Amino acid sequence: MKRLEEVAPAHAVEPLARILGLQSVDPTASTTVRDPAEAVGRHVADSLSALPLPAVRGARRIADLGSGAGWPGLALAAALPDAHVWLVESAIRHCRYLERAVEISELTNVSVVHARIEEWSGEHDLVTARALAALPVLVEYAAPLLELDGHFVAWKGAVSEEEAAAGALAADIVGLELVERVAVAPYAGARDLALHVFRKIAVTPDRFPRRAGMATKRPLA
Ligand SMILES: C[S@@+](CC[C@H](N)C(=O)[O-])C[C@H]1O[C@@H](n2cnc3c(N)ncnc32)[C@H](O)[C@@H]1O
Repeated sequence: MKRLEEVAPAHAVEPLARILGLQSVDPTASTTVRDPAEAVGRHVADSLSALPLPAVRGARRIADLGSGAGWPGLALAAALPDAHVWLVESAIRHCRYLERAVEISELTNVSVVHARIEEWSGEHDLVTARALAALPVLVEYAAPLLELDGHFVAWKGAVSEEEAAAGALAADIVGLELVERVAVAPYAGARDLALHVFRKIAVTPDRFPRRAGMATKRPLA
């Protein structure tokens, strides 16, 4: 297993170590991976596998959707001190945990947002999501929150051809296009993980975001 120092930039090590410490003892942390040594790979390295992407490294306003225990948003905030990260989470219990994690980390570039994604607004140059929903739902969530030319990165496990095709159709409807799919292997034994990178190429139609719940109830494709 890798150490934090091997997967995170030097300035991010201390804040991330504090967060991993909290996550290992706080029962409200929304994860099954509590052992800090294992979490280095499963959460931190996985989150930071996107850092080589220029759209991520250069981002300044990042919205992390469905943050749960805070991954990838907290790791990106620690690694990118010039960026501000909004952690958007609808479950109040998870938001309270996230607030504790932000406080203990002493990161000053993170805000916890207690809201449903579809009911929140803002213009970002990067939107991220991990373990949240199928691609057609994700692109519908992300598009209204992006400025033109902004990017959406989805951390995904294996994606069926059907989901990929539906994701491309939905992306077209909301003004996004798939730029690349980057296979990643952030920890030993990682399988079928990839970053799906979309760019906003057209204005998202006014009818988005749809009413809360519609994206999952009646997906665009
Ligand atoms: C499976 S967890 C993933 C958490 C984290 N991104 C990770 O990879 O560890 C998904 C989270 O998204 C939140 N969520 C689901 N739908 C949401 C919505 N429409 N708006 C805001 N949060 C949502 C859930 O409450 C949950 O905490």
